Amino acid sequence: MEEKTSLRALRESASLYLENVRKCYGPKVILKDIDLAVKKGEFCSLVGPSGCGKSTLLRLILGQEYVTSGTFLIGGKPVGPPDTTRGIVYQRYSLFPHLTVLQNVVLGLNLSSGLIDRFRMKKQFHDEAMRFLEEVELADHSHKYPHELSGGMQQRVAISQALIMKPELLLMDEPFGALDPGTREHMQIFLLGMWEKYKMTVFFVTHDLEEAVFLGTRILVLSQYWSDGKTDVDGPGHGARIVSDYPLARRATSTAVKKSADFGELIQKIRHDGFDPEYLQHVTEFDLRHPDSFRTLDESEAG
Ligand SMILES: Nc1ncnc2c1ncn2[C@@H]1O[C@H](COP(=O)(O)OP(=O)(O)OP(=O)(O)O)[C@@H](O)[C@H]1O
Repeated sequence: MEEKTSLRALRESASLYLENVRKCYGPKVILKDIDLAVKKGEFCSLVGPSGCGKSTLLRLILGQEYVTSGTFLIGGKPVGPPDTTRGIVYQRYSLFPHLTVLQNVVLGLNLSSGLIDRFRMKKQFHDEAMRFLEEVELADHSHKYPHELSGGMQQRVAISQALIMKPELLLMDEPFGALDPGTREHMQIFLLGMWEKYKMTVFFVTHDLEEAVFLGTRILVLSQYWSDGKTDVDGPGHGARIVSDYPLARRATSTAVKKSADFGELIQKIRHDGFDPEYLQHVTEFDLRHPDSFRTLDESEAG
């Protein structure tokens, strides 16, 4: 009885609640047995091998696609089509190339209001967008077009564009994947600052395990490689599920934590949990330039 009540409370209060979710494209099972409750304000990093279904899960959360079966609630309600409660930032193409930085940031406010309000609130919307641009140190670039900005600057605009709508959930699909390592670390610290200030729930997809552990208060490993011996009714390798779920108590304030032993150990564990065991036989060390954040031995080394 008590269990039922707490489950109901969890369903209603969770920012995201998925129970026994399955997603198929025709006969192809992409996601299966997904059970997940994410509390408001959590920062979830989602990692997993290429093609396991991370972006598919993000599209489900965004409401661009629907689950094939199972329960999927956002803020206690069945997930609906995309709306302003969910913002998204992609690796590229989050910005409209023909709009200036300012127009890109103000766009959501304009689109979500009627014609009269848009006219009446013009100055207020402009000031609000400029306030965000000041916060991300881009006020001086408000008149520029996206192609005139560096990759890191473009992503700061994209984050402002999403945050100005005050989303409860910020979804991020490899947002820093195209940036050089220095800019990437800078953006990681920047994002943590924004998350602490705006207190939204973040769902962050990355191939970079180090980035996932550095940013997340929780690490979810999605994988089609199961190690618990459970029988897969769809046959081996059909459909990914969450194979590990690590809550992280500590909060990093500096990237120096990436060099600590605990940090390295957790990354090893995640790698072991979620990635192809055959591939892993040949893995010796990380190389963050590799899309899956680890390096395989070449033939001469493997011999
Ligand atoms: N619309 C679709 N129709 C059929 N199959 C699809 C569709 N969209 C995605 N898939 C398949 O679903 C699987 C998961 O794709 P998804 O892009 O979600 O994986 P991912 O983990 O985000 O990959 P990556 O890490 O490479 O970005 C892939 O096998 C992909 O080919």
